[in-house]
Amino acid sequence: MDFVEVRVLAPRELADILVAELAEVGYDTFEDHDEGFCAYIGEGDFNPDAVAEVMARYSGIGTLDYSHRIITRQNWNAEWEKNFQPLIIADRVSVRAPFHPKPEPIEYDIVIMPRMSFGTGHHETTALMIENQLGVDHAGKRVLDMGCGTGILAIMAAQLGAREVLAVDVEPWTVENAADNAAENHCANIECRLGGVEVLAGEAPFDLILANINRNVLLEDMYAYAALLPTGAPILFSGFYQEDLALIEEEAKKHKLAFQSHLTKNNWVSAVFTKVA
Ligand SMILES: C[S@@+](CC[C@H](N)C(=O)[O-])C[C@H]1O[C@@H](n2cnc3c(N)ncnc32)[C@H](O)[C@@H]1O
Repeated sequence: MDFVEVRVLAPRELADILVAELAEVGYDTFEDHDEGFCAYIGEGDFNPDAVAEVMARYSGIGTLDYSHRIITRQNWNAEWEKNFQPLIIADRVSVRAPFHPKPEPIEYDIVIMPRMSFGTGHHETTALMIENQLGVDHAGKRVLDMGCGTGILAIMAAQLGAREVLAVDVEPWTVENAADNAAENHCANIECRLGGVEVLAGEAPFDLILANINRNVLLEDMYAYAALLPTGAPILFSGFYQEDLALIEEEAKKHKLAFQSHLTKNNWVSAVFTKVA
C-alpha cells in the first residue's frame, strides 16, 4: 500500500489543533517538523476535500499552508529509518530501532520498526502511557492493548511481566507491524489481531486494559472495554486533550470506571481509571 503525506506549515498552537482535527478525519500518524507537522494516511483513504475543509476552517489564524505527496511503502521505510531517533522515557525505558546501538544498561529496551504505524514513543500520548504503565503492576496479568499501533505498549506490558497480551488495531498494516515488532522483541506472548471493538466478543476478562486511541473512539467503545474488566482492575486511556478529560470521566462513570490519576504533556493526557463494584 502507498501512503499520502500531508505536509502542514503552521505555528505550534495551531498545529496541535490541526492534528486533532485531522485525527477526526482518519489520520493517525503524525510527525513534527521545524515549521509544523506531517500527517499520513493510506492512499485509498485520502480525501483532498476533507483536508481542504479542515484547513479552510483555520485559514485566518496565523500562517497556514499545506501540500501533499504520495509516498510508496518502500520509500516510507527509507524515510523513517533516516529520521527515527532513539529516545529514553522516564529515565527507565529505551525505545530504538534495530539498527541503533544498544543503550547503556537500562531497565527496559524496546526495539521498534515503526513503518507506517503510530507509536515510536515520540508522541506525547505514547510516552505518557508508558510512564503510567511503569506505575501499574503487570506481573502475571492478562493485558489488552486496544489501538496497538506499532505494538509498543503491548511490548512494554510484556517486558513488565504480563502473562499474555492481546494487541488489537483496525489498520491491517499496523497489525502486521505490531506482530513484527513483537517478534523482534522476543515477545511470544503477544497476539496481534485485526479489528475494532467487535473482535473482543467472547473474550475472557483482562486484568489490565491499555487504550491510546482518540477521544471519539474511547467515548464510543468504552462500554465494551469496561465490560471486560473485573472489579479493581485498571484501564489506562490516552489520545485526547486535557479539555476532553471531563468528558472521558463522565463516560467512564457510566461504566463504573473510577478516575485515579492523570499525566499530561503539551496538553495531551494519559489517565488511569479502575473498575469499581
Ligand atoms: C494514537 S495511536 C496509538 C498507537 C500505540 N498504541 C501508541 O500508544 O503509540 C491509535 C491507534 O489506534 C488505532 N485505532 C483507531 N481506531 C480504532 C478502533 N476503533 N479500535 C482499535 N484501534 C483503533 C489506529 O489505527 C492507531 O494505530
